[in-house]
Amino acid sequence: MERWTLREFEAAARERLDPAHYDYFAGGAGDEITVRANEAAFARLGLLPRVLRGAAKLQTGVTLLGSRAAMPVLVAPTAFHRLADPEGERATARAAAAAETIMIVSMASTVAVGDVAAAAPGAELWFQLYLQPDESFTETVVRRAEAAGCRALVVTADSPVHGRRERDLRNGFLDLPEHLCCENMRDGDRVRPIVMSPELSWRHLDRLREMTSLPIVVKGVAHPEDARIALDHGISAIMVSNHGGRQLDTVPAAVDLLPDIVAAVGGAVPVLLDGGVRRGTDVLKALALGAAAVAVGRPVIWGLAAGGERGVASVLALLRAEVEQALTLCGCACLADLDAGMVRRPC
Ligand SMILES: Cc1cc2nc3c(=O)[nH]c(=O)nc-3n(C[C@H](O)[C@H](O)[C@H](O)COP(=O)(O)O)c2cc1C
Ligand SMILES: CC(C)CC(=O)C(=O)O
Repeated sequence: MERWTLREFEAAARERLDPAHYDYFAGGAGDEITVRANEAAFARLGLLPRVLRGAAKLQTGVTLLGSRAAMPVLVAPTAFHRLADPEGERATARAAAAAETIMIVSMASTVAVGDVAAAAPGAELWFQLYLQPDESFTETVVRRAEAAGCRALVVTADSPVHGRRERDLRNGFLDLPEHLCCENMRDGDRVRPIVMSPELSWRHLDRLREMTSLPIVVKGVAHPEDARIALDHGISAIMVSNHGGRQLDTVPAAVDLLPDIVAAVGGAVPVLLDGGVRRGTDVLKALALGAAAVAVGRPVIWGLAAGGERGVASVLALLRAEVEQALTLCGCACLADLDAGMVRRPC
């Protein structure tokens, strides 16, 4: 069946997935106020198109930290892809490579990052990291990501503890089924749990900076002051994110956080955003407000569950086609033609 919108992919995924797994992917923390806000905030913003600008030749490519993407839509790091498809992250990476975009491999992937890279030659991979209180194990994981050819590390900073995911509590979904595990966490003949620790601080990030020459992106920045502090710690990019509403509930929508963070960063490093991006027009709004690119989390999972590698490829192709069409309708030839004056905030 042909699917015309991301919503149709979600409906197909929901039909195929174990209901507890669907809830894990779809759900968020607490009352899921932030989950809903992320999408609703995009819907509330309007786009003001420009006309008759002779913008014939479209250009949607971006270069981020030395990695090239054919469109400003990246694959956000999401855990447990083998719950959605037996090929899991291998399938996602192949589809990202075919779409010529960057996949941020989760530390909680169910295929080891080296195997993901091997399955998708030519894929541009970044690696998402939860800094571990045991820094020698953090280093082990960093070396795995480097050896796999990942071109940046994305440190998730919004998770000093796990969010309160009430769907998971109700469903008793607390761990992966026995045949799956977080493959990057192997340590000899055991698999370590991913530790979330409130003790982590910028000092840990400084030590990561000394550990690797890869560019470091801080993911999960919501407060402009933290964006400023990140710059003092030699960060290469900032990712505005509320973790898709899965950590602290009632954090404002990601796109509503964006302008203040862009202002705080003042162009020093690229600002990325994820949370609630479901349409090409959402991508344009984020870029017009100063994001260098966006990332999508759940839409990729819906594609994977609905149709494996082909499903993810279709989701990414759909987003690219929507970006191109919306850009043309906005009278823009390239992403740099977008500016904040083209976004109408609600009165
Ligand atoms: C099922 C699921 C698993 C996730 N796993 C991770 C993860 O392992 N690491 C991480 O930094 N963020 C994780 N995230 C958050 C995403 O990277 C991203 O911030 C969020 O999904 C963006 O919102 P969206 O789903 O509305 O696009 C996860 C999100 C979902 C939905
Ligand atoms: C394994 C989890 C920590 C992955 C995650 O970040 C999430 O489910 O949002």
